[in-house]
Amino acid sequence: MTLHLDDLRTRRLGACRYDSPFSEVLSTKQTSPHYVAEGDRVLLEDTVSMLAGHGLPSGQVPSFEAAGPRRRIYFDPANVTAGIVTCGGLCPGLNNVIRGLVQELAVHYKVKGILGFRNGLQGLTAEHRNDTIELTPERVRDIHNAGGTILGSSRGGQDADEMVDSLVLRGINVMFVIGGDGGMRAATFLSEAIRARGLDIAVIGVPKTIDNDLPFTDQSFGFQSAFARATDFISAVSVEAAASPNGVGIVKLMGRHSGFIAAYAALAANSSDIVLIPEVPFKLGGADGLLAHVEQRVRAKGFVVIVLAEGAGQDLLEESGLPQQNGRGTDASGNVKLGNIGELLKERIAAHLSAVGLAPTMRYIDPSYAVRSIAANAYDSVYCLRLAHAAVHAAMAGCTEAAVARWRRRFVHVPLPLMTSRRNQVDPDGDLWMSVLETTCQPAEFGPSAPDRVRVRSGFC
Ligand SMILES: Nc1ncnc2c1ncn2[C@@H]1O[C@H](COP(=O)(O)OP(=O)(O)OP(=O)(O)O)[C@@H](O)[C@H]1O
Ligand SMILES: O=P(O)(O)OC[C@H]1O[C@](O)(CO)[C@@H](O)[C@@H]1O
Ligand SMILES: [Mg+2]
Repeated sequence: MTLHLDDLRTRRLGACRYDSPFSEVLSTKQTSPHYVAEGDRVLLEDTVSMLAGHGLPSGQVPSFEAAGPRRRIYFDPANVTAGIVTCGGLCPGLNNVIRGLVQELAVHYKVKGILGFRNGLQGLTAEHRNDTIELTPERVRDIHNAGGTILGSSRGGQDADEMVDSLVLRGINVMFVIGGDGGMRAATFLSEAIRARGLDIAVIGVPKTIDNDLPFTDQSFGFQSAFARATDFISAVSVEAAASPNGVGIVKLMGRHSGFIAAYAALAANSSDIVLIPEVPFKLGGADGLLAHVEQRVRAKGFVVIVLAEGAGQDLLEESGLPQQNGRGTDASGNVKLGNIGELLKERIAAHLSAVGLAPTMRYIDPSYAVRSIAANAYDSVYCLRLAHAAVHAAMAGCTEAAVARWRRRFVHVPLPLMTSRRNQVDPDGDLWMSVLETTCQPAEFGPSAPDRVRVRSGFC
């Protein structure tokens, strides 16, 4: 998908008629390596060849609007009531974003009314629209020290017009939606319903997902905290496997369609022999299949450590026809329910090693929720706070139908529809996966190459 400059422009509710509380401090700021001045933009692409590929003058190449405070704003803060909602799966840092939004709104913009809607977007339905939490700096003072979200979250579909009715009835004119691809999709539909009714309500998305499966952001918040915690479990299972005869350590991590947590955690722990992710199919049998490689590692070093994303190998479950392990249907939001590839691998590896006289000691950990429910680490705490500041500045300036994100280290506004235009996944031909292959010494492919792929020499070791 080739993006043009106009594809990256965000909508404005109208002219900015009010001085912002930052107008004086901003009056002398210029763009620098560490600041983007108002009116300047952030390039979408960051290599000379990719920029040249557009064949356009520099002012016409695709670029994002920079996030940050504006000298003049659209809303009179005295007339603003803000709403906040968190939706989808938990992720470290949700409370940090809520806290940052409330602080920035109340302390700097002097916004008096901030409502937290409960348990995801169902909190905006007629049944729950009055069950809100009054959010103040005092109420959110320490929430960043806990995982999860004080507002609660949920899955499931809600009617956009019913949700807009709730915003109107509660007097909300600035709405922050903290969510993943589903939440961003919902924010897009909410914005479209608001626009269709000609309402003066700004909707700003704060992209969230432990899977890091959202595009147009360097990494989603909470991802670093999550893979750091996942590393602990890889280390634990490595200790267990190394201390056992023919030890087989398997850690299954979250990652429905994107294997970033598995890839980064494996690189961080640097003790894995095999990483399996949804983006790279693998075969179990055959001379160059996974089972043969597991056997080779156990024979070579006495144990093997495998890091597995939950969405890997789903095709094998179908092939195996194991009904008890095949995913069935979808969750309340329409996300596919995964089959348990971890259980299949455990069974097949144990059977294979036993059959070749290497009676295995199996050590299997699935720490998914123990990882997702933690508080944000220091890195993500800062990231969440800065995303929240950017979200408030955007909304108060009348920006709407946009998400705030960090792109190439700069905070930017991304048109909401782009946030769900594609899924961010590990590129099997990219540098991240190359690092994984270099670290694990696993072959680039397990089993016969897919017909559309050129077979590369097996691994880097
Ligand atoms: N296709 C859709 N159209 C409109 N709204 C949607 C859609 N999909 C999801 N939503 C809304 O977004 C909410 C969250 O979606 P979902 O449960 O898929 O989690 P998510 O936001 O993708 O987060 P995560 O991926 O981190 O779990 C849902 O409860 C629903 O209100
Ligand atoms: O929260 P639930 O319904 O258990 O869904 C778990 C899924 O949510 C995520 O945490 C985020 O999408 C996925 O990694 C995981 O597969
Ligand atoms: Mg999602």
